[in-house]
Amino acid sequence: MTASPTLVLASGSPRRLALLEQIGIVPDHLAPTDVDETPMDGEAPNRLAQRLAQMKAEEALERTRADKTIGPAHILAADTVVALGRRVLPKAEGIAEAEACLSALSGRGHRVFTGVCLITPKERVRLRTVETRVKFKRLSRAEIDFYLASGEWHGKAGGYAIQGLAAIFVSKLIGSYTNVVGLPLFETAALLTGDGFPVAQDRSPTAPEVPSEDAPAAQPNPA
Ligand SMILES: Cc1cn([C@H]2C[C@H](O)[C@@H](COP(=O)(O)OP(=O)(O)OP(=O)(O)O)O2)c(=O)[nH]c1=O
Repeated sequence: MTASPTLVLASGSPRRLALLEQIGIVPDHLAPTDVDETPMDGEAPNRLAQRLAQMKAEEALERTRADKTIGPAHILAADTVVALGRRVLPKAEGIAEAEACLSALSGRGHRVFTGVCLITPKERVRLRTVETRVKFKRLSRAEIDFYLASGEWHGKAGGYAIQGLAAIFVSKLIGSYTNVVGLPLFETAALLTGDGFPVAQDRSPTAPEVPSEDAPAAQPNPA
């Protein structure tokens, strides 16, 4: 009987955890990171998303190596960037920043890139960057004020969250929806299965025959 592989999610984002849970994956450990997300001069948005995803995974790898209780693990990290042309919009931390993002996005198309990095138990680095095109309707002053009052923009790339109220601003989306929320599930599943990590299969060696819908959700441990 082979042991169930270990998964470390290098993220403090509740969205990423929820997206993984949506496809039946509960990480064994959470390792939120604290990398400098400032773009380099002239860095293209897709390159930025990929570089930051890799930095997050590598920081979590260092921590995992230092934690003798974990052992070799799959380490998964992601970074989401909202871009207007080559311009990277900030992760809105204040209301003025959020307002500037919404005004810039109003009536225009933009691109959302999520870089995904998987470091395998043999410490091989696998990367994918996924692009989604999103178009916003033209926003009225009242719509912007309504959205700012919701606070949903806080900590979100480009100052909006498509999974909440901002859904009513999206007139068109081409590509992966889950990529915009923070983790493209199709591509993430492909990365994991490509390295032998079971997706859409039971991971536990002695699983109950019939999973109960009432069973409490498993909780990952902080790494
Ligand atoms: C555009 C958009 C972004 N976001 C979120 C996803 C990310 O959490 C965030 C972008 O910031 P990230 O730096 O990608 O992630 P994070 O700092 O929240 O989490 P961590 O680095 O610990 O994994 O914006 C949404 O939730 N919905 C959206 O529609």
